[in-house]
Amino acid sequence: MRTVVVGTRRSELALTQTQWVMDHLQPSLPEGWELKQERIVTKGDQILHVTLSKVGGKGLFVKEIEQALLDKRIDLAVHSMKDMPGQMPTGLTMGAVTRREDPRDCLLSREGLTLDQLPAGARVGTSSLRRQSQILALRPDLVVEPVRGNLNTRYRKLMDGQFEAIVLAYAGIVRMGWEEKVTEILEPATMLPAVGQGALAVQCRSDDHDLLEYLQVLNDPETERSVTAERSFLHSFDGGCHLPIAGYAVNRPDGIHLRGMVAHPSGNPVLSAEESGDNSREIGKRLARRLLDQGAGVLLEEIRKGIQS
Ligand SMILES: NCc1[nH]cc(CCC(=O)O)c1CC(=O)O
Repeated sequence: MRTVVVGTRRSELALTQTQWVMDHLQPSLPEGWELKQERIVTKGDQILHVTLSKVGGKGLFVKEIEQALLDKRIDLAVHSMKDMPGQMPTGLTMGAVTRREDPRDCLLSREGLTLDQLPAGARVGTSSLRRQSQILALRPDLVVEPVRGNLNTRYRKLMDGQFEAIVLAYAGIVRMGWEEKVTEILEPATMLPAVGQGALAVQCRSDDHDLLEYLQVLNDPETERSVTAERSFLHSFDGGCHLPIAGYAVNRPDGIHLRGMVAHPSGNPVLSAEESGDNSREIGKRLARRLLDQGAGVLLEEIRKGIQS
């Protein structure tokens, strides 16, 4: 007999993701085990008036949930992979990486326009330097403005007229059932996705062997290989998560193919390269080295100074 407490943030997206994991785990749990949901309000959910990168970045959402796991207030947590910091605290582990949902980004425009069709000067809401740099590389005449808050809040701000368009992860849209709100799906060739985008990380304590065994049903080895390559690439640069860095890997019969990008927030320059092979971690590191050879290190140093000031 055991009650497994599943911690989740209370945003609609977080609740949907957590419910998906619970629904897929339930049938393979042994007799007498049950899952119980516990909602947690993180600091990142409360502080909405400042730029996220100034208060500790996306890691903020994850940290408090991790503390709850370490304190045994919860036993299991579900995170968007792209919000996961490179290092996990001692005592915690990623028990499963779920099969990746559509990794692409998409555009939601109030007037139903595509990125090409937006008029000069149109305001596009995104707080992601990765999205900003790629939008401006294509359309330097657009105005990118920050937008915070969960998906519902961002969509309301678009409809209120604060922006002509916003860019979101299509995976989140699918999980919310919002497909009909999307004006354009952006292909990786024009908008390379964030590292881990579309996958979920299922986290628990490293010594919870019984639970770890049952979590295996959720693990998708192909997604795990891709995401491992992408994360190895990202974490080869320090403080990667708030920087304009993108990475996207696909599994092909001849191995893993990883494409990476490092850009200036202005959209110029945009550096990109590809690597392929069989060892996810090695591919990630090789790709980072390639981009450093193209000048990514100097570019990122300039950007870090800009963020701090
Ligand atoms: N940065 C917030 C965030 N973290 C995960 C998703 C949803 C998509 C995913 O699982 O990658 C989103 C929203 C977005 O970027 O539009």
